[in-house]
Amino acid sequence: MEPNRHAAQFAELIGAANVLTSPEDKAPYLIEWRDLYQGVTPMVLRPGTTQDVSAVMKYASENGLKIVPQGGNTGLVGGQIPLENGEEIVLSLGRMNKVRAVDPDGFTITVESGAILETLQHEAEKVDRLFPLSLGAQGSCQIGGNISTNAGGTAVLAYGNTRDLVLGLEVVLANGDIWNGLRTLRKDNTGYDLKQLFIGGEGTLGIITAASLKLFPKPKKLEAAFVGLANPLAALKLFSKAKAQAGPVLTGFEIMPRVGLEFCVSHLQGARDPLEGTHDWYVLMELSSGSEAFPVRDLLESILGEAFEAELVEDAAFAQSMQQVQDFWHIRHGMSEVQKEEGGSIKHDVSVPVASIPDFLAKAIAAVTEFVPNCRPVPFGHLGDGNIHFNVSQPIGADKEAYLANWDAMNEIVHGIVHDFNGSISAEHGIGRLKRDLLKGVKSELELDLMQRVKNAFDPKGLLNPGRVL
Ligand SMILES: O=C(O)CC[C@@H](O)C(=O)O
Ligand SMILES: [Zn+2]
Repeated sequence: MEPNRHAAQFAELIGAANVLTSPEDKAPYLIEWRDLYQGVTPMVLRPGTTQDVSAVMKYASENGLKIVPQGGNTGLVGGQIPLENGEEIVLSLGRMNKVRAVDPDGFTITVESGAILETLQHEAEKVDRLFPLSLGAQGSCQIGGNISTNAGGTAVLAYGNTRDLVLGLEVVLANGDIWNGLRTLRKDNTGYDLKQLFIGGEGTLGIITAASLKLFPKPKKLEAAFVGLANPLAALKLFSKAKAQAGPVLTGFEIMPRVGLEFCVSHLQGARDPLEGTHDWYVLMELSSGSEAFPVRDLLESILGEAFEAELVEDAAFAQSMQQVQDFWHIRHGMSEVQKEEGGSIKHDVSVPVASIPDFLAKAIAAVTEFVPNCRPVPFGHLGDGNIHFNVSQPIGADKEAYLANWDAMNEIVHGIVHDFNGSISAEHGIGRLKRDLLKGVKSELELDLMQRVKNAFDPKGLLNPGRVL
């Protein structure tokens, strides 16, 4: 590669100020927030329009340059970080953050891909609507990244994954062509649904530059409880009862172990234990309705009252204000980042059928504890979706590097158990660089071949996020 020549050409195309080449300017785009990857790149490009992205890709394609699209750089599988060989150019979508259209009557919004998720949530609120996608990184992640990784989060239970929220996409292809698929139709049964390939495509098939998304009624009543329980089986029984009685009004159901709550209380600003006594497990349960008239609080109290009678629940704190609802969610959303404060953490983003969660947890906790005595399992997350973040913190006082050397072997143990339950080794974070080698073990040859053929059709020169996913 001749970086200086290419940088000068890109400067002609998108403006010199949008071609970052100094180490200080590039640094934020090269660090992965969990410290798993440190990338190297000759330059970071910051296009401001779809035409800019198209011009960049046309030039890249003609010159065989590899491009790594990046949103808010909050991804959890390293897909957004360039390789250490310095041969990949980062294309950051952050400047493309305009809201193009809001249609409250049709319940849609169209935004550019660099829009921050939280901004999108606020734009929906302004017109008395809800954009439901919700996750810990919402203050910095970008919607293009959310779509490219088909992000999950804490609202999947009621509203589905990101895939379910997308109506249309605008995508720049590997050769610079612009595909305008920005439709807002609820029904469009005209052949292959191409947008589905880019959703969760992790930037390997095209660069998403804008999206039309679904909006929902804004909840008028919202209640939450922080519940203490003895074990995951009690949590499952509570989930099943709540889902049966509340149906779509059940909008959150997250499980956390005591050790995770303790990490939050120690390291997360503003977090305090909502309950007086201690419990081995906790559930954050949320009910909400778009109707003023729906007795949400009564329903929550009745579900938990009955669960208490049935000895499923040991104690519960009901949020008394919206601030308290947010305080409960602050604990849950902070649970990922606080694990960094406790030394090394080996991650597994897995799913199993919902009803298998208690058995899965029992087996996986026993197995990792046998493998690394005194390790601290912190399994938490989206019980209602069958998705557990089976993260395992190092033993207190252990050497971090030595502990992290167990990563692959521990993955193999946990993923083996996931396999026995017919689960998935990547429930919501994607494949990226982290799980690329594992994909071969969980997909059939036919599936891998079909995926490779799709990749070849969209990106014949292999320039878009190469080595991610496949
Ligand atoms: O830390 C993790 O592994 C999970 C991050 C995120 O998906 C969450 O649910 O908080
Ligand atoms: Zn999650």
